[in-house]
Order: sequence, then C-alpha cells, then structure tokens
Amino acid sequence: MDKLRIVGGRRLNGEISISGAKNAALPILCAALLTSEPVTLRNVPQLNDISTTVRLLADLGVKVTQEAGGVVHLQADQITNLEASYELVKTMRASILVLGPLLTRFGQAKVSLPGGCSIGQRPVDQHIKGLTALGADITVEHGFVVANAVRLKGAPIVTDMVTVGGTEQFLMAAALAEGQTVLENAAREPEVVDLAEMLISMGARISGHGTDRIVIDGVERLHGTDYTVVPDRIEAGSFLCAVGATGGDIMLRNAAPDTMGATLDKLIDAGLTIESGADWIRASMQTRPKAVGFRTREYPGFPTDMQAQLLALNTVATGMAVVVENIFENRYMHVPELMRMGADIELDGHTAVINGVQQLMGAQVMATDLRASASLVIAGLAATGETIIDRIYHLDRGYEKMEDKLQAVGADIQRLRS
Ligand SMILES: CC(=O)N[C@H]1[C@@H](OP(=O)(O)OP(=O)(O)OC[C@H]2O[C@@H](n3ccc(=O)[nH]c3=O)[C@H](O)[C@@H]2O)O[C@H](CO)[C@@H](O)[C@@H]1O
Ligand SMILES: C=C(OP(=O)(O)O)C(=O)O
Repeated sequence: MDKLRIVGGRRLNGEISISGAKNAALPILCAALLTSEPVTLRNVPQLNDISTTVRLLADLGVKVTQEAGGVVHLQADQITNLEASYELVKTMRASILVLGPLLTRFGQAKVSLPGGCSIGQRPVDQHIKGLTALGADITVEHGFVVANAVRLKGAPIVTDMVTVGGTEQFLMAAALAEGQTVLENAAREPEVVDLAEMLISMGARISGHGTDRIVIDGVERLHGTDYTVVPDRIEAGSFLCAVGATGGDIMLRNAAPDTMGATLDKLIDAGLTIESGADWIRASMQTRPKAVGFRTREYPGFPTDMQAQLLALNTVATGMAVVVENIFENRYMHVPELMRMGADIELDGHTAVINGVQQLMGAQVMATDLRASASLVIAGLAATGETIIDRIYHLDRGYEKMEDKLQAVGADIQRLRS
C-alpha cells in the first residue's frame, strides 16, 4: 500500500490547477447510460473513483475510450448486462447511480448494495422509495437491489432528508419517465446542478435545479452530448485550507469560486486574504490562522466534505473552535490521528472542540477515509518534522495528483510506493 511522506514547515507559494469535480463527474458518467448516442465528457478528473466507474460502465457494455486531459468518450448503444456486481460496487457508493438510468431506459436493473462506508451507515432507502414512487417494483435480495418497471411514470417525490445521490438518481430516472416528476426537498449542491445541466444538454426537460423543488418533464429519448464537468470545489477548498495552515500565497486556476461561498467565508474568518474572479482564487496567509467554528449543512451551508480539512486548519489556529457534523454520524475518524500529531481536540458525539496549538509534530498516521486523508496532509504540511500517512488509497479515490500539485507550490511531499 502506498504511503505519503511529508516534511512539514514549508510555506506554499505558486499556482495549482483545479481538476473537474469528482462528485459531479460520477453521476454524469452514469448519465451516459441514458442514450444510445455518443457522449463526450471533458474535465473529468483522473482518479480512482472515476476508473472504477469506467470499469463498471464497461462491464455493463458501454464503449468507453479515454484521452489525455480528462476527455472521456462513452457510447451505450449495446448494453449487454443490466447487473452491477458486488466486486465493482463495493468500493464506491456512487455506483448505486447506475440503477436509475438502467431501470428507466431498459426496464430492469440489479445493483449490488454499496458496501458499508467508514463515515456512516449510508443506507439507500430513499433511492428505493423515490424509484418506487415512479412505479418501479423493487426488492432487496441477497445484497442486491433488484428493480423492474415497464416504463417509469412521473410522480411527486418527497425524501425524508436532503440527499445528493437520491436527487441525482431521481433526475436521471425521471428524465425518461412518462409525464412530470416533482422533487421536493431536493439537494441544491453544485454537482446536482451540473448533472441537471448535462441532462438538459442531452434533451431532458428540467427546471428548478439549484432550488429545493425540481420539476422534470420526461421525454421519450435523450441524445448525445459534449459536456464539460464543473471544477471541484472540495479540491479547491482543501488547497485553501493547506495554505491557511502553512502560510504562503497560492493561485488556484480553473476553479469555480461561485460554488464555494460558505467555505470561502470561513477561510476569510480564519484570516486568509482571498481574491477571486470567474475561474480563479488567490489566497494569501501571512499570520497564524484564527480558530473558526462551523456546522456542516446541505448546500449552500458548509459542506461535510470540507469538515476534516477545516478542522485540521483549526488545530494550528489561535483560540478555540466548536465544530458540529450534522450530515454523517461517523465522520471524525481523522481526530485521533490528528491528536497523534499533537492536536488538542475533544469529541462528544457530533461535536468536536478544538483548542489550537502553536505547533503540530510530524508522526505516523493512518488515513481512514477520503477527506480524513486530506486533513492529515494539511496537518503534515503544517507540522514540524516528518509525517508518514498510511493507507492513502483513500486519498487516491478522490484527489488527482495531489502530491504533484503540492510539490509544485513548494511542499516537501513524496509518495512512497510499495
Ligand atoms: C459521490 C458523492 O457525490 N458523494 C457525496 C454525496 O454523498 P451521498 O449522495 O451518498 O450523500 P447523501 O446526500 O445522500 O446523504 C446525506 C444523508 O442522508 C442519508 N441518506 C441518504 C440516502 C438514503 O437513501 N438514505 C439516507 O439515510 C445519508 O446516510 C446521510 O446521512 O453527498 C454527501 C453529502 O453532501 C457528500 O458527503 C458525498 O461526498
Ligand atoms: C464522501 C465522499 O465521497 P463518497 O460519497 O463517494 O464516499 C467525498 O467525496 O467526500
């Protein structure tokens, strides 16, 4: 298993190019199942979750070719298999997003229940409830969701909570359903909006995306498209937390600051000087950060996917911060690892209280999930001495060439291959 070795204490200075958003690219790749015509996607990040999705789509019969620079060509004109196997689904929850497209276009699908994930239980009951409301007959058998329908029929869907994946599932399923679907309590995340825009570019009739009420008028068929994925707001936010913790001055290119309001507001509160234009963010940090409390919320609130990284920044800040994680019940596994590096954190259920320390110390730590890994990188960059991060396959799921990008702005970080 690869590890990262970081020698901390260097300020970060220079430019980083932000990749396409993993969490937009994953549903958008699945949406290629909705048409027999060619689909070209651009700005697709090169990371392990994308390779897994490409393997899954290819296993269903989708022809996939990839070009350098994040261009993926897909054509689902000869689907040979309507079953997503456990082997392909187990590492990645987003695989459940092939269910709606297969069901709505082919009338049946069998998808392995996604494996248990370290940040919480993450059931798919709302996905099942919504697709059932659209007329699907769904059973869960031997670890598989088995779904059948003659043709899905538009219907109102109200989920019990705001669900990003659920909203994406229903957008894709309803796009080819007969009649109108109204999603109440819909997720407003930029990645949901990006998927909706991609579907519209395929001929779908969708309005209200970006609000909590989305209306989809089903069409008979969708056509091919050439679509560019939105920049990754979580990757951008992770680099901003890194410069906040180490000090320095970085320019993020190909970013989407208009999707990052809550994150940028908190970083400004922490003392970063931030300027931005349509597709760039410049951040400079010349002092020690100030502690900033926050609560994770659905968009446009502070994203749970930035919790670990901003928490890491708080470990070296002046003052005390209270953090509340409201979305996932088990998303603090980075805390004991950060404490191994000298962080002062008290955990009580969903609340973490962080007293900033003058200096973290490098240590051997273990990555436990994707954003937890990023928080350990940030801590390692700010710490004195050497940090070794084990199990970085979690990081590789969701960040494209993170160590190369950090090296380019002056970090002492290397991958130790094994
Ligand atoms: C690939 C992708 O885009 N992943 C993101 C997506 O995950 P994902 O789409 O899995 O997250 P959801 O928005 O669905 O989950 C929100 C909450 O609802 C619960 N829930 C969800 C569905 C369901 O059927 N039943 C249920 O109980 C979840 O356990 C969680 O507590 O949104 C999360 C919340 O912003 C992010 O952290 C993930 O990075
Ligand atoms: C939790 C995440 O991803 P996933 O939903 O794919 O596990 C994430 O991107 O932070």
